[in-house]
Amino acid sequence: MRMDSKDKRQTTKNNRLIQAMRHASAGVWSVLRHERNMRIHLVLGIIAIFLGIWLKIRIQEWLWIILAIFFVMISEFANTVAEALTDLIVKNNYDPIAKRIKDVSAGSVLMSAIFAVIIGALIFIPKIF
Ligand SMILES: Nc1ncnc2c1ncn2[C@@H]1O[C@H](COP(=O)(O)OP(=O)(O)OP(=O)(O)O)[C@@H](O)[C@H]1O
Repeated sequence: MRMDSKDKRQTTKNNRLIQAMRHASAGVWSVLRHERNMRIHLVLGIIAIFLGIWLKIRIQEWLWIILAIFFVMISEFANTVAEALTDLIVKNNYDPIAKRIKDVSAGSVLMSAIFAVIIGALIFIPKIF
């Protein structure tokens, strides 16, 4: 069944690229609005960009910083998906598998944040001191 792009209860494929982009942007906005950790990652990412501009880092260094910023954010998106799917399945019931899914997913965000801290330290610390 075809649905109008303005239909809020659409469950069919996006017919046009602009429609797909609109839904994807709504997804990004929803994570930014509802996930406190994502806002923290965003603020830290913006600080890293300002530091990079201030310390005049080289293009190779920018590539690592940008990779680290996107890596952390994409991990947070994946974590949000895992949490939402888990909640959709188990609702509010305690389930040891749900716990494992959420803990492992949060662990992937932690690993990506550690990666970002290492990259930031390797690039910024020698330039600051
Ligand atoms: N349905 C459940 N069954 C068992 N354990 C759960 C369940 N829901 C959450 N938990 C446990 O509670 C912890 C916190 O759950 P929550 O859904 O708030 O994740 P969070 O990582 O704190 O979320 P956010 O990323 O939004 O801060 C999970 O890491 C998990 O250990």
